Amino acid sequence: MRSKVTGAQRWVVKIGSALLTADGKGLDRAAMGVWVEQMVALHEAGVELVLVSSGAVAAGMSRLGWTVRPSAMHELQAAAAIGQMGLVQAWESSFAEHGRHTAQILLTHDDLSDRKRYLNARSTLRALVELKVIPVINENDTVVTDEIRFGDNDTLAALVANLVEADLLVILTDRDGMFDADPRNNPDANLIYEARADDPALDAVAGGTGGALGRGGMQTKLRAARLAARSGAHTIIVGGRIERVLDRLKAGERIGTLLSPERGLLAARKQWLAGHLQTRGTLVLDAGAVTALSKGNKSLLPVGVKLVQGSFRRGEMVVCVAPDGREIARGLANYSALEAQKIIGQSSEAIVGLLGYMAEPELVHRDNLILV
Ligand SMILES: Nc1ncnc2c1ncn2[C@@H]1O[C@H](COP(=O)(O)OP(=O)(O)O)[C@@H](O)[C@H]1O
Ligand SMILES: N[C@@H](CCC(=O)OP(=O)(O)O)C(=O)O
Repeated sequence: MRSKVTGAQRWVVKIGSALLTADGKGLDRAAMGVWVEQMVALHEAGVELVLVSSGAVAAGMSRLGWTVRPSAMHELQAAAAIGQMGLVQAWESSFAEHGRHTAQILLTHDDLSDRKRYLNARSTLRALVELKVIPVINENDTVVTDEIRFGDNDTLAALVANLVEADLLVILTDRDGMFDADPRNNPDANLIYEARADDPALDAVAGGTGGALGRGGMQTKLRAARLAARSGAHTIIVGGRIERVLDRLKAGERIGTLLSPERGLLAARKQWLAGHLQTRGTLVLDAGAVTALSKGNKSLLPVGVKLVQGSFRRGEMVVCVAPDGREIARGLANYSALEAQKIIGQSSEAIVGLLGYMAEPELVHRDNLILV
């Protein structure tokens, strides 16, 4: 039983080109339908889902009748632009059969290293997840060259897992998981069931690049698992053609390769928070709140805040200072600056009356607080 998998609340599911296109013969709509059914079941069970789908180049190639992946960048980009239409159309119609809406998001790695774009992408994705819509993400291949050349959506999926603070990254691929040698050339290779993502021994086994359609191979999947581990996510690399693969993962069955982060979700998440977000405002605490945070490891309640400065939205990072201006902690605000202004000094029970709704009783939850 894999409790880290069965208990995961937020999943990023990444599906590679080789799988989606039935090895180059256009989009495999039947297979897509089967994954969609399972994703809908996960959704119904309360799992929050983000889908990262490759396959634009491969789908475009098949629409154009090309059998060999082009090497010219502009041809690859054109194929991706053509194929992306069919790709999102296929996901949309398949999810719609189950009454689920989808949303297209095209991202580049650069978008996620630019602070402002990172925050925008994050809040859009959060809003979509809250609306119970399934975001379907791919690279924005028109404006990048390196990513499309290396065909590496594994890294993108890991960055997305960081972005949405996923508990689990599921990489569906054309093999049953990561083997101790490339199964293409080693028929006796054994499946690795569990490992730590940072285990250096994995570098040797993940050698080799991918197939004719996808390009990344196991190396990029291992790198993705290490990247996802930075924000505390577990990664599963598993065969997308395994019958009812997602259902079985959810049920805790030991299929695929589980790569675990070196630290727990909370510790990793806090480090991630500390390093990656700009602060947008300041909360001036009263003496009682300072003690509750720094000595009691408590959440910050609105009642302990005297003043709100700056302009921040829900989910953005704020600095918490003592009455004398000394920084005590940083954390993600559950309310915007405007909302916070209305609820400070009040008990959490008063929030509904003051705002008309309550997101959370805390202004900053302790899981999202880093003490300085
Ligand atoms: N140790 C390994 N275990 C499993 N597969 C491996 C390994 N090393 C290399 N590979 C190759 O990686 C391929 C999957 O990568 P890729 O073609 O990029 O797939 P995707 O399109 O799903 O991202 C497999 O078909 C396999 O041949
Ligand atoms: N973004 C492009 C390339 C992505 C790609 O090849 O990734 P993958 O198959 O996951 O290794 C596409 O959708 O075709």
